[in-house]
Amino acid sequence: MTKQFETIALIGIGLIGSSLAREIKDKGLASTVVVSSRSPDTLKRAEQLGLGDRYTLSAADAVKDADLVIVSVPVGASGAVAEAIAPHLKRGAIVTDVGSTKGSVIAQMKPHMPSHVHFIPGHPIAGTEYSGPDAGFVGLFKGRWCILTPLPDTDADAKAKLRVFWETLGSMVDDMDPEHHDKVLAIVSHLPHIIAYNIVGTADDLETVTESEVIKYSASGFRDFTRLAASDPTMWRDVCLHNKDAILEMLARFSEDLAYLQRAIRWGDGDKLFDLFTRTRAIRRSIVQAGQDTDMADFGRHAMDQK
Ligand SMILES: NC(=O)C1=CN([C@@H]2O[C@H](COP(=O)(O)OP(=O)(O)OC[C@H]3O[C@@H](n4cnc5c(N)ncnc54)[C@H](O)[C@@H]3O)[C@@H](O)[C@H]2O)C=CC1
Ligand SMILES: O=C(O)C(=O)Cc1ccc(O)cc1
Repeated sequence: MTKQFETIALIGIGLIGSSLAREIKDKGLASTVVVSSRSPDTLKRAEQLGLGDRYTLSAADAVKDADLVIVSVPVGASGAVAEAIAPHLKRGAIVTDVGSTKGSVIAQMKPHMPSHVHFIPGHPIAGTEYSGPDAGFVGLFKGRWCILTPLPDTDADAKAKLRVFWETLGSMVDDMDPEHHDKVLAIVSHLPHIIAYNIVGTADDLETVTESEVIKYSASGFRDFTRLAASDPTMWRDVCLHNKDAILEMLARFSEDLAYLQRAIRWGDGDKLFDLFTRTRAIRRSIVQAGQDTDMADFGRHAMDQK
Protein backbone atom coordinates (compact mmCIF):
# COMPACT_ATOMS: atom_id res chain seq x y z
CA MET A 1 0.00 0.00 0.00
CA THR A 2 1.14 3.57 -0.51
CA LYS A 3 2.63 5.83 2.08
CA GLN A 4 0.18 8.50 3.27
CA PHE A 5 2.33 10.42 5.75
CA GLU A 6 6.08 10.88 6.14
CA THR A 7 6.00 10.75 9.97
CA ILE A 8 3.18 9.68 12.28
CA ALA A 9 3.39 10.28 16.05
CA LEU A 10 1.36 8.07 18.34
CA ILE A 11 0.75 9.58 21.77
CA GLY A 12 -0.39 6.71 24.00
CA ILE A 13 0.35 3.15 22.97
CA GLY A 14 -2.37 1.05 24.60
CA LEU A 15 -5.04 -1.03 22.86
CA ILE A 16 -5.92 1.67 20.33
CA GLY A 17 -2.48 3.28 19.88
CA SER A 18 -0.78 -0.09 19.42
CA SER A 19 -3.45 -1.30 17.00
CA LEU A 20 -2.82 1.85 14.97
CA ALA A 21 0.95 1.24 15.11
CA ARG A 22 0.50 -2.31 13.85
CA GLU A 23 -1.84 -1.16 11.05
CA ILE A 24 0.52 1.63 9.94
CA LYS A 25 3.44 -0.83 9.76
CA ASP A 26 1.37 -3.57 8.15
CA LYS A 27 0.08 -1.26 5.43
CA GLY A 28 3.22 0.87 5.02
CA LEU A 29 1.35 4.13 5.66
CA ALA A 30 4.33 6.12 7.01
CA SER A 31 8.14 6.23 6.67
CA THR A 32 8.56 6.81 10.40
CA VAL A 33 6.33 5.97 13.35
CA VAL A 34 7.21 7.75 16.59
CA VAL A 35 5.80 6.14 19.72
CA SER A 36 5.30 8.08 22.92
CA SER A 37 4.06 6.96 26.31
CA ARG A 38 4.28 8.63 29.65
CA SER A 39 5.04 5.31 31.39
CA PRO A 40 8.61 3.95 30.95
CA ASP A 41 7.40 0.34 31.29
CA THR A 42 4.78 0.77 28.56
CA LEU A 43 7.32 2.45 26.28
CA LYS A 44 9.82 -0.38 26.86
CA ARG A 45 7.14 -2.95 26.05
CA ALA A 46 6.19 -1.05 22.87
CA GLU A 47 9.85 -1.17 21.84
CA GLN A 48 10.07 -4.90 22.56
CA LEU A 49 7.01 -5.40 20.37
CA GLY A 50 8.63 -3.30 17.62
CA LEU A 51 5.63 -1.01 17.34
CA GLY A 52 7.54 2.06 16.12
CA ASP A 53 10.79 3.43 14.65
CA ARG A 54 11.51 5.91 17.43
CA TYR A 55 10.45 5.87 21.10
CA THR A 56 10.22 8.76 23.53
CA LEU A 57 8.75 9.49 26.96
CA SER A 58 8.13 13.06 25.85
CA ALA A 59 4.96 13.74 23.84
CA ALA A 60 6.45 17.13 22.92
CA ASP A 61 9.54 15.47 21.44
CA ALA A 62 7.38 12.87 19.63
CA VAL A 63 5.38 15.38 17.58
CA LYS A 64 8.12 17.68 16.35
CA ASP A 65 8.45 16.22 12.82
CA ALA A 66 5.03 14.57 12.63
CA ASP A 67 2.58 15.14 9.77
CA LEU A 68 -0.09 13.18 11.61
CA VAL A 69 -0.42 13.09 15.41
CA ILE A 70 -2.87 10.60 16.95
CA VAL A 71 -3.64 11.04 20.63
CA SER A 72 -4.81 7.72 22.16
CA VAL A 73 -4.95 8.35 25.89
CA PRO A 74 -7.83 8.25 28.42
CA VAL A 75 -10.11 11.21 27.65
CA GLY A 76 -9.33 12.91 30.96
CA ALA A 77 -5.68 13.25 29.89
CA SER A 78 -6.43 14.96 26.52
CA GLY A 79 -6.02 18.52 27.77
CA ALA A 80 -2.64 17.90 29.38
CA VAL A 81 -1.37 16.14 26.24
CA ALA A 82 -2.62 18.98 24.01
CA GLU A 83 -0.89 21.56 26.19
CA ALA A 84 2.38 19.60 26.13
CA ILE A 85 2.50 19.05 22.36
CA ALA A 86 1.07 22.40 21.17
CA PRO A 87 4.31 24.45 20.97
CA HIS A 88 6.11 21.66 19.11
CA LEU A 89 3.60 20.84 16.38
CA LYS A 90 4.77 21.13 12.79
CA ARG A 91 3.06 23.61 10.48
CA GLY A 92 0.27 21.87 8.55
CA ALA A 93 0.21 18.80 10.81
CA ILE A 94 -3.07 16.95 11.32
CA VAL A 95 -3.82 16.37 15.01
CA THR A 96 -6.53 13.85 15.84
CA ASP A 97 -7.61 11.66 18.73
CA VAL A 98 -9.58 8.47 19.33
CA GLY A 99 -11.38 9.36 22.56
CA SER A 100 -14.78 7.86 23.38
CA THR A 101 -16.25 11.27 24.22
CA LYS A 102 -15.99 14.25 21.90
CA GLY A 103 -17.43 17.42 23.48
CA SER A 104 -15.06 17.23 26.41
CA VAL A 105 -12.02 16.31 24.31
CA ILE A 106 -12.66 19.30 22.04
CA ALA A 107 -13.11 21.59 25.06
CA GLN A 108 -9.82 20.34 26.51
CA MET A 109 -7.69 20.26 23.34
CA LYS A 110 -8.96 22.99 21.02
CA PRO A 111 -7.81 25.98 23.15
CA HIS A 112 -4.22 24.71 22.92
CA MET A 113 -4.18 24.02 19.17
CA PRO A 114 -2.18 26.58 17.17
CA SER A 115 -3.86 27.95 14.04
CA HIS A 116 -1.15 26.41 11.81
CA VAL A 117 -2.33 22.81 12.46
CA HIS A 118 -5.50 20.93 11.54
CA PHE A 119 -7.28 19.62 14.62
CA ILE A 120 -9.84 16.95 13.66
CA PRO A 121 -11.26 14.92 16.57
CA GLY A 122 -12.20 11.31 15.89
CA HIS A 123 -13.53 8.13 17.47
CA PRO A 124 -13.15 4.60 16.10
CA ILE A 125 -16.14 2.56 17.31
CA ALA A 126 -13.94 -0.48 17.73
CA GLY A 127 -12.34 -1.99 20.78
CA THR A 128 -12.19 -4.79 23.27
CA GLU A 129 -12.13 -5.14 27.05
CA TYR A 130 -8.32 -5.43 26.99
CA SER A 131 -5.84 -2.60 27.37
CA GLY A 132 -2.12 -1.90 27.03
CA PRO A 133 0.35 -2.32 24.14
CA ASP A 134 0.03 -6.12 24.00
CA ALA A 135 -3.73 -5.91 23.45
CA GLY A 136 -3.65 -4.27 20.00
CA PHE A 137 -3.98 -6.14 16.72
CA VAL A 138 -4.23 -5.67 12.98
CA GLY A 139 -7.87 -5.83 11.92
CA LEU A 140 -9.41 -4.11 14.96
CA PHE A 141 -10.86 -1.31 12.84
CA LYS A 142 -11.93 -3.41 9.85
CA GLY A 143 -15.64 -3.13 9.10
CA ARG A 144 -16.14 -0.73 12.02
CA TRP A 145 -17.29 2.87 11.98
CA CYS A 146 -14.96 5.74 12.69
CA ILE A 147 -16.75 8.98 13.56
CA LEU A 148 -15.03 12.30 12.84
CA THR A 149 -16.35 15.41 14.60
CA PRO A 150 -14.72 18.19 12.55
CA LEU A 151 -14.98 21.76 13.76
CA PRO A 152 -16.69 24.42 11.61
CA ASP A 153 -13.37 25.75 10.28
CA THR A 154 -11.84 22.33 9.49
CA ASP A 155 -9.81 22.23 6.29
CA ALA A 156 -11.51 19.97 3.73
CA ASP A 157 -8.22 18.54 2.35
CA ALA A 158 -6.94 17.64 5.82
CA LYS A 159 -10.26 15.97 6.66
CA ALA A 160 -10.18 14.04 3.39
CA LYS A 161 -6.64 12.78 4.23
CA LEU A 162 -7.75 11.59 7.65
CA ARG A 163 -10.81 9.92 6.16
CA VAL A 164 -8.62 8.03 3.65
CA PHE A 165 -6.34 6.95 6.52
CA TRP A 166 -9.24 5.35 8.43
CA GLU A 167 -10.68 3.85 5.26
CA THR A 168 -7.32 2.24 4.57
CA LEU A 169 -7.64 0.49 7.94
CA GLY A 170 -10.99 -0.88 6.73
CA SER A 171 -13.25 1.53 8.60
CA MET A 172 -16.37 3.26 7.36
CA VAL A 173 -16.14 6.97 8.16
CA ASP A 174 -18.96 9.34 9.14
CA ASP A 175 -18.96 12.99 10.19
CA MET A 176 -21.00 13.97 13.22
CA ASP A 177 -21.68 16.94 15.40
CA PRO A 178 -19.78 16.38 18.73
CA GLU A 179 -22.86 16.87 20.90
CA HIS A 180 -24.84 14.39 18.82
CA HIS A 181 -21.92 11.93 18.98
CA ASP A 182 -21.91 12.10 22.77
CA LYS A 183 -25.66 11.39 22.98
CA VAL A 184 -25.55 8.48 20.54
CA LEU A 185 -22.50 6.93 22.19
CA ALA A 186 -24.02 7.41 25.63
CA ILE A 187 -26.82 5.01 24.75
CA VAL A 188 -25.00 2.51 22.48
CA SER A 189 -21.70 2.26 24.35
CA HIS A 190 -21.46 4.12 27.64
CA LEU A 191 -24.73 2.87 29.19
CA PRO A 192 -24.09 -0.79 28.29
CA HIS A 193 -20.74 -0.56 30.09
CA ILE A 194 -22.23 1.20 33.12
CA ILE A 195 -25.04 -1.37 33.30
CA ALA A 196 -22.47 -4.17 33.06
CA TYR A 197 -20.30 -2.67 35.83
CA ASN A 198 -23.46 -2.32 37.93
CA ILE A 199 -24.89 -5.81 37.43
CA VAL A 200 -21.55 -7.49 38.08
CA GLY A 201 -21.12 -5.33 41.20
CA THR A 202 -24.62 -6.27 42.39
CA ALA A 203 -23.92 -9.96 41.83
CA ASP A 204 -20.64 -9.59 43.70
CA ASP A 205 -22.46 -7.94 46.63
CA LEU A 206 -24.89 -10.88 46.66
CA GLU A 207 -21.99 -13.31 46.79
CA THR A 208 -22.06 -13.44 50.60
CA VAL A 209 -25.67 -14.58 50.32
CA THR A 210 -25.20 -17.00 47.47
CA GLU A 211 -21.74 -18.29 48.48
CA SER A 212 -19.98 -18.38 45.13
CA GLU A 213 -23.03 -19.57 43.17
CA VAL A 214 -22.66 -16.40 41.12
CA ILE A 215 -19.48 -17.74 39.59
CA LYS A 216 -20.43 -21.41 39.60
CA TYR A 217 -23.71 -20.98 37.74
CA SER A 218 -22.89 -17.89 35.69
CA ALA A 219 -24.72 -18.39 32.40
CA SER A 220 -23.48 -16.91 29.17
CA GLY A 221 -25.72 -13.83 29.62
CA PHE A 222 -23.95 -12.92 32.84
CA ARG A 223 -20.58 -13.79 31.30
CA ASP A 224 -21.27 -11.27 28.50
CA PHE A 225 -21.75 -8.62 31.16
CA THR A 226 -18.51 -9.62 32.90
CA ARG A 227 -16.62 -9.10 29.61
CA LEU A 228 -17.74 -5.48 29.41
CA ALA A 229 -17.23 -5.04 33.17
CA ALA A 230 -13.60 -6.13 32.74
CA SER A 231 -12.87 -3.02 30.62
CA ASP A 232 -10.18 -0.60 31.73
CA PRO A 233 -11.21 1.27 34.94
CA THR A 234 -9.26 4.46 34.13
CA MET A 235 -10.70 4.71 30.65
CA TRP A 236 -14.28 4.18 31.82
CA ARG A 237 -13.96 6.45 34.85
CA ASP A 238 -12.91 9.17 32.42
CA VAL A 239 -15.76 8.41 29.99
CA CYS A 240 -18.31 8.72 32.83
CA LEU A 241 -16.80 11.97 34.10
CA HIS A 242 -16.43 13.47 30.62
CA ASN A 243 -19.81 12.60 29.12
CA LYS A 244 -21.72 13.31 32.29
CA ASP A 245 -24.75 15.16 30.86
CA ALA A 246 -25.55 12.73 28.05
CA ILE A 247 -24.99 9.69 30.30
CA LEU A 248 -27.24 11.10 33.02
CA GLU A 249 -29.93 11.88 30.43
CA MET A 250 -29.80 8.34 29.04
CA LEU A 251 -29.68 6.81 32.53
CA ALA A 252 -32.85 8.72 33.45
CA ARG A 253 -34.65 7.33 30.39
CA PHE A 254 -33.28 3.87 31.11
CA SER A 255 -34.56 4.00 34.71
CA GLU A 256 -38.03 5.04 33.51
CA ASP A 257 -38.16 2.15 31.07
CA LEU A 258 -36.91 -0.24 33.73
CA ALA A 259 -39.69 0.91 36.04
CA TYR A 260 -42.19 0.16 33.23
CA LEU A 261 -40.73 -3.34 32.93
CA GLN A 262 -40.80 -3.77 36.69
CA ARG A 263 -44.48 -2.83 36.72
CA ALA A 264 -45.32 -5.24 33.92
CA ILE A 265 -43.64 -8.05 35.87
CA ARG A 266 -45.34 -7.08 39.13
CA TRP A 267 -48.81 -7.01 37.51
CA GLY A 268 -48.23 -10.11 35.40
CA ASP A 269 -48.67 -8.13 32.17
CA GLY A 270 -47.31 -10.79 29.79
CA ASP A 271 -48.41 -8.87 26.67
CA LYS A 272 -46.27 -5.86 27.57
CA LEU A 273 -43.26 -8.09 28.22
CA PHE A 274 -43.80 -10.09 25.04
CA ASP A 275 -44.17 -6.93 22.91
CA LEU A 276 -40.98 -5.40 24.25
CA PHE A 277 -38.97 -8.61 23.88
CA THR A 278 -40.24 -9.03 20.30
CA ARG A 279 -39.26 -5.46 19.42
CA THR A 280 -35.76 -5.85 20.88
CA ARG A 281 -35.16 -9.19 19.16
CA ALA A 282 -35.86 -7.53 15.80
CA ILE A 283 -33.16 -4.94 16.59
CA ARG A 284 -30.61 -7.64 17.37
CA ARG A 285 -31.47 -9.46 14.14
CA SER A 286 -31.02 -6.34 12.06
CA ILE A 287 -27.58 -5.80 13.63
CA VAL A 288 -26.57 -9.38 12.83
CA GLN A 289 -27.83 -9.01 9.27
CA ALA A 290 -25.77 -5.83 8.87
CA GLY A 291 -22.71 -7.88 9.89
CA GLN A 292 -22.05 -5.88 13.05
CA ASP A 293 -22.55 -8.77 15.45
CA THR A 294 -19.31 -8.42 17.37
CA ASP A 295 -17.88 -6.13 20.06
CA MET A 296 -20.53 -3.76 21.45
CA ALA A 297 -23.32 -5.68 19.77
CA ASP A 298 -22.14 -8.78 21.66
CA PHE A 299 -23.98 -7.19 24.52
CA GLY A 300 -27.09 -9.04 23.36
CA ARG A 301 -25.59 -12.23 22.01
CA HIS A 302 -27.06 -14.45 24.70
CA ALA A 303 -30.62 -13.87 23.58
CA MET A 304 -29.89 -14.99 20.00
CA ASP A 305 -27.78 -17.95 21.05
CA GLN A 306 -30.77 -19.40 22.84
CA LYS A 307 -32.82 -19.51 19.64
N1 LIG B 1 -10.62 0.40 24.68
C1 LIG B 1 -11.52 0.56 23.75
O1 LIG B 1 -12.26 -0.40 23.45
C2 LIG B 1 -11.64 1.87 23.03
C3 LIG B 1 -11.04 3.02 23.53
N2 LIG B 1 -11.19 4.22 22.89
C4 LIG B 1 -10.55 5.41 23.43
O2 LIG B 1 -9.19 5.33 23.11
C5 LIG B 1 -8.39 5.97 24.10
C6 LIG B 1 -7.30 5.00 24.53
O3 LIG B 1 -7.88 3.84 25.03
P1 LIG B 1 -7.10 2.45 25.08
O4 LIG B 1 -6.07 2.39 24.03
O5 LIG B 1 -8.13 1.41 25.16
O6 LIG B 1 -6.41 2.59 26.51
P2 LIG B 1 -5.13 1.85 27.11
O7 LIG B 1 -5.30 1.89 28.58
O8 LIG B 1 -4.92 0.53 26.46
O9 LIG B 1 -3.94 2.84 26.69
C7 LIG B 1 -3.89 4.15 27.16
C8 LIG B 1 -2.54 4.78 26.85
O10 LIG B 1 -2.55 6.11 27.37
C9 LIG B 1 -1.42 6.32 28.21
N3 LIG B 1 -1.83 7.23 29.29
C10 LIG B 1 -2.63 6.92 30.35
N4 LIG B 1 -2.80 7.99 31.13
C11 LIG B 1 -2.11 8.99 30.56
C12 LIG B 1 -1.90 10.35 30.90
N5 LIG B 1 -2.46 10.89 32.00
N6 LIG B 1 -1.11 11.09 30.07
C13 LIG B 1 -0.55 10.55 28.99
N7 LIG B 1 -0.72 9.27 28.61
C14 LIG B 1 -1.48 8.51 29.39
C15 LIG B 1 -1.04 4.93 28.72
O11 LIG B 1 0.30 4.89 29.09
C16 LIG B 1 -1.34 4.08 27.49
O12 LIG B 1 -0.25 4.15 26.60
C17 LIG B 1 -9.35 6.38 25.22
O13 LIG B 1 -9.62 7.75 25.12
C18 LIG B 1 -10.61 5.58 24.95
O14 LIG B 1 -11.76 6.28 25.37
C19 LIG B 1 -11.85 4.33 21.70
C20 LIG B 1 -12.43 3.23 21.14
C21 LIG B 1 -12.40 1.92 21.77
O1 LIG C 1 -15.51 -4.08 23.90
C1 LIG C 1 -16.60 -3.60 23.54
O2 LIG C 1 -17.63 -4.29 23.42
C2 LIG C 1 -16.71 -2.17 23.22
O3 LIG C 1 -17.73 -1.60 23.40
C3 LIG C 1 -15.50 -1.50 22.67
C4 LIG C 1 -15.55 -0.02 22.66
C5 LIG C 1 -15.31 0.68 23.82
C6 LIG C 1 -15.29 2.05 23.80
C7 LIG C 1 -15.52 2.74 22.64
O4 LIG C 1 -15.48 4.07 22.64
C8 LIG C 1 -15.76 2.06 21.47
C9 LIG C 1 -15.77 0.68 21.48
